[in-house]
Amino acid sequence: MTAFLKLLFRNRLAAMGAVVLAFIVVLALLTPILPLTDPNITNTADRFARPLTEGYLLGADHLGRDQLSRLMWGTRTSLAVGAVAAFLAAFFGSAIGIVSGYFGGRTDNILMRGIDMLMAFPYILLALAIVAALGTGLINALIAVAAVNIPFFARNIRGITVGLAHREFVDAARLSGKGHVRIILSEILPNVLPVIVIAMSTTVGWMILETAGLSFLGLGSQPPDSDLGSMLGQARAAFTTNPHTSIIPGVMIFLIVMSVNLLGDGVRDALDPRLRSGALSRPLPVTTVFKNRAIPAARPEAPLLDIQELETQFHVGNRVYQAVGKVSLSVKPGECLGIIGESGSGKSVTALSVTGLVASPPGVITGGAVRLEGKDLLSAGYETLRRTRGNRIAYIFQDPLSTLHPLYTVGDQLAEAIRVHDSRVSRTQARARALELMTQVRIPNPESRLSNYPHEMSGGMRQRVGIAMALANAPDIIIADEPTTALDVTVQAQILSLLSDLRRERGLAIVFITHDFGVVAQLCDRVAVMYAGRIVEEGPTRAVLDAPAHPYTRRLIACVPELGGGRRELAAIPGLPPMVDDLPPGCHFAPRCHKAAPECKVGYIPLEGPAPRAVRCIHPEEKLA
Ligand SMILES: Nc1ncnc2c1ncn2[C@@H]1O[C@H](COP(=O)(O)OP(=O)(O)OP(=O)(O)O)[C@@H](O)[C@H]1O
Repeated sequence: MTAFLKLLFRNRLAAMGAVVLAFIVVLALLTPILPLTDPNITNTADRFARPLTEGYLLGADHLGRDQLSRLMWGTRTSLAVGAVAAFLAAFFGSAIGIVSGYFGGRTDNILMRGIDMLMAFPYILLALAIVAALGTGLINALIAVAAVNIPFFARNIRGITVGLAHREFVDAARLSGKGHVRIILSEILPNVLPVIVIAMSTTVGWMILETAGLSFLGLGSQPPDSDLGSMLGQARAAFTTNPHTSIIPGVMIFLIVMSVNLLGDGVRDALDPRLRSGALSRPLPVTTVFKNRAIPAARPEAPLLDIQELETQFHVGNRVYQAVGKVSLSVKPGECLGIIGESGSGKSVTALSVTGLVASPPGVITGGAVRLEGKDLLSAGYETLRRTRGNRIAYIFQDPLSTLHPLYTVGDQLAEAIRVHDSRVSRTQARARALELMTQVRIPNPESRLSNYPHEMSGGMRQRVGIAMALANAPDIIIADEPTTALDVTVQAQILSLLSDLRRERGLAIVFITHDFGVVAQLCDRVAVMYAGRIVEEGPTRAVLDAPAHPYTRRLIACVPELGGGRRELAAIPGLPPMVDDLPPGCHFAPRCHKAAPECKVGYIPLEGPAPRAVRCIHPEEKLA
């Protein structure tokens, strides 16, 4: 709750809205005990008394009634009606939306066509028709306003429920024997509740305005009672001669609606974790790079890809997440470098930083250099990076279903990947090349598969399309981020051998990110082990696997079950990796390490050792000769 309030009040406009609204609500609540005159006592001698005249702080209306008192009572009524109408609309609209989206089929059809019919009328006409049918009066105006807003909630909530109704956790609840009502209450409702609250907070303002509109037309509150709308309506005739009678309720309506809307927007932003972290804000085309960062000098031998002391952070509010801390890696043509480490160790962020693909905000590259054949990509402009992405450095991601566009055929997507980097290639040529690529990645019946949509292919096939797309422009380097994690072992083996062949045939350099030591052993020449954003050990694959020097590497290897190795206890690593916004000094692994000594927990421990091996440890498991 405190975190929510902190976030809410960081938004200055929302804070302003909250203060103004709180002030108005407190005044409205205190109205019955404030020393105000009766709002309905008329005094024709004081008709249209000006504000600040004796006994009338805000003047009097056309019947000589005290404007201040009427304003306070009217505000109280308008606020109550707006809030109740919003609650009713949210309750009935959300119930219709949930039932419709959850059951689907005929239920959905009947309910939604009913909602469509409601939406087909201009809302004010519909409200007028409802009031005409029920009779004038504040309660009937409230019912009319709530009714015309039901479709807004029903449509919104139905859309979200449709997306949830077939998710695995709902299926799991069904399998566990829960009935529909329990599933709706325990699985669906908690997921849609934040959206209902957000929609309500942004619609209360409309409801107040709409009720005021009906009262203004004489259909809402009836004399002698009044709300802000009826005060405005009664003052209409005297607008030019005695404007204060209209301006005062008008300003109050403006203040209430503005403050409710500003607060509603703030609540929405603070409740949505994606908005909070910046994940929904539109990322820049290139990760922000600190201009005054430390840029290490280029190495004389200039490998194909040279990452030097790369530092990438996420700036979320006041917190700084150090996802990648001074990582240095290099790859030669035709070489395969494996990056291995626990989940969250910074492997993907390192890979995405290479071509500025880390979402910014909140990502920022704060240090280091990434050189492709000696030229620093981090200092390059957007055009250079755009030409490099997919053309010289290509990516294969873990889940091709989320990286392939669901509405285009794979053939079109492959052709697009080719033509985006070379507009001279005609459509027919691009299609022929797409066919060639599909054959190369060994997709059966490549010709007919070209016109498949991603959902029509199996996971392994989609992954091959991902590889074909990465190969489309004959890149020099492929960065493969756990491309085989979601695949079964036979498909995994096929894909690994495919990558291996491509490496041999084309001299392709591969950076292979994985959790799997088996994959590393099969494919990689060298391996770098990452922990909490740093490389803790690196060296030729065989040497590292045979004699791991860092206690973390050793324990990571010990976690891997061995086929045919007999029954043995799998040694899980105790504890959890540290939070990257609160990294311990010294060795980040020390709190989980059985060899940790006091000197491991202070200062900076360098990555060192006789090339090509290196380890970041004061007490390594193996002395590197
Ligand atoms: N938008 C973000 N805001 C804050 N922290 C983030 C964000 N994106 C990533 N991180 C943090 O950066 C760190 C590195 O994440 P990264 O995705 O590189 O891990 P990984 O090693 O690739 O993990 P996995 O194997 O699960 O893919 C993690 O601690 C993660 O929580």
